[in-house]
Amino acid sequence: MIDLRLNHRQGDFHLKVNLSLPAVGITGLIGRSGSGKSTLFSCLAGHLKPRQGCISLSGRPLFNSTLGLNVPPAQRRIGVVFQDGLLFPHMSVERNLAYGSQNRGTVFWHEVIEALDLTHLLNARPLRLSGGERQRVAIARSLMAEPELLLLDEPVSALDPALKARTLDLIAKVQRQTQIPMIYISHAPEEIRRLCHQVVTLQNGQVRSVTEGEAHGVGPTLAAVGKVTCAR
Ligand SMILES: Nc1ncnc2c1ncn2[C@@H]1O[C@H](COP(=O)(O)OP(=O)(O)OP(=O)(O)O)[C@@H](O)[C@H]1O
Repeated sequence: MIDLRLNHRQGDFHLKVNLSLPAVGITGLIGRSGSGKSTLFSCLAGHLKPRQGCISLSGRPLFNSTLGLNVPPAQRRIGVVFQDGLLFPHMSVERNLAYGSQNRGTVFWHEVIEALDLTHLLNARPLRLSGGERQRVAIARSLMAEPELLLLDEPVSALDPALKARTLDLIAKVQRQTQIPMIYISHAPEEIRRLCHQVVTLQNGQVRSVTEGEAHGVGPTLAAVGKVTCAR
């Protein structure tokens, strides 16, 4: 489970979230601009310290304000991919993937490369890749660290519709292949409902709803792994 009990204020904005989600499949995190998606994301990744609350991942405490616990981002085993997945421009795709990874040549390595359709790009330099290809490499690179959770912050928002659809299909494929749970942030609900097993909607810093996505039933069901709860 991904357990989040957060109480955080920044300026006039108040994030107040009490949420337990199964750490399986892809969870969409949607909401209008300013609803608090990036703030929640940053708290989970460890880039932002909430004023109050606790966060745990599969029972492993990451943050607890009462105990003064705040696990640094690098030790959270949470991968992060942003809109402009940054790569090392002077290294080939293969060297980008291998950077900091213990997986080179393993079954997992080949599975990720195959699922994200990167085999023919391994010798290329990032500068000659399309936006969609660069994002796929950035996702693959994060997955090579075998995180317990991968956070994706609008990774396809800069792509044209056809490339967006293809990239989303490949994200779904690599998630099924690796079984690494993902949280996918978007302000465009139509973009991700098809992709997601469950969708959390934020409104003014609070959880408005938790619903099943269209991928629900394709992978493990929510009922099989525990009930989704949210308190407002
Ligand atoms: N450092 C900060 N200090 C004060 N207020 C902030 C700070 N960072 C963000 N905010 C405010 O917190 C609120 C939530 O911002 P956040 O970036 O989490 O929203 P979001 O849902 O990710 O929006 P978007 O879809 O536009 O990225 C906004 O009202 C924003 O102006």
